[in-house]
Amino acid sequence: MQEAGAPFGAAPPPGIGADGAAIVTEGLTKRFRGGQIAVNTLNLAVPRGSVFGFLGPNGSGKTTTIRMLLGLVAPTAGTYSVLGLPPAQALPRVGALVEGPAFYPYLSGAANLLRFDSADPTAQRGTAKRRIADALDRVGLSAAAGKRFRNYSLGMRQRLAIAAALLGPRELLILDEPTNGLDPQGTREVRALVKEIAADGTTVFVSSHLLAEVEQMCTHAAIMRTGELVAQGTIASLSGGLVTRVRIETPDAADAARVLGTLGLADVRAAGAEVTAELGGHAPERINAALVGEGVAVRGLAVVRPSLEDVFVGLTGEGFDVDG
Ligand SMILES: Nc1ncnc2c1ncn2[C@@H]1O[C@H](COP(=O)(O)OP(=O)(O)OP(=O)(O)O)[C@@H](O)[C@H]1O
Repeated sequence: MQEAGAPFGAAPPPGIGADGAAIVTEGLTKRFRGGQIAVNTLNLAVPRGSVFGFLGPNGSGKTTTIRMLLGLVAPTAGTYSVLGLPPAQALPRVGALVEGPAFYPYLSGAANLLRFDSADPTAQRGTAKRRIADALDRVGLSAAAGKRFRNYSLGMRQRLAIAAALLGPRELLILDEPTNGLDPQGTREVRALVKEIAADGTTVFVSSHLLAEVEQMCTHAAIMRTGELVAQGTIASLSGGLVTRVRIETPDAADAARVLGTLGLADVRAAGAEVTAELGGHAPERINAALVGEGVAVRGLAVVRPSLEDVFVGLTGEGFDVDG
């Protein structure tokens, strides 16, 4: 049996039924008029309580999937449930940021949220002030609530957009590329906010084309490529299938390779002033001690853990043609 959370492509992971999942899709497919398949038989299982990174290069079908989940685009085929319910029933408990809401530059953050809330026919008018104060507090904008939107930094603007998605009690927050277009400071603010929201118990489903971002921010990920799911699981399990290596920088490469072989490390490779091998169960400090004990001049020793990028390249044979 496959371990829960292990990478897989075609079937939902064992142990995540509709009850334990924030989102389940089965065979979800979108073919646009003109024949283009944007999303192809997608089987996704997003565990409750996760920060789930929906990762893929531009054009891989992330936005189309999110739009289907939110009922904005009708699937061509397939089924899905949200919070264990048919999507229409679940949507009031889901906050979403797909294309950022258009805010008025001359209004304050709080006044913008009030306008936004007034446009929601399901929102209760009587509780608007409290809900807005709560949402501003949750995204750390209470002190700037009265400040005009046009004076907000990029990060504050995006945090306000996330506040707009949090105006009701939400069990699931869906964010489409929330750090796109932000400066480094804004990106840091939004990543920290996503973690805080998740720590409060809200499941966060966040799309990104940045591998490093998903690795830093998420507990789980699904990797998309040209409309197809390549892998999904916990971040650890996704990269756990690949081998951690040790890399030694030394002018004595031949001696170092011999010592690593004697210690029992597998797949020892020497190239120039660098020697690498599979780490296996060996302790790096013991490797270092053995090398030094044998008179090898160790200039550097690093444990190289596989990244999501390695997973992507391993699964598809292609580079992930974007950078952070
Ligand atoms: N309304 C549409 N009509 C036809 N094709 C579309 C439509 N919307 C998206 N597509 C196509 O479907 C594919 C997937 O697009 P989608 O926007 O879902 O990808 P994405 O991963 O979100 O990328 P990005 O980050 O660039 O938005 C792309 O090839 C896109 O050109």
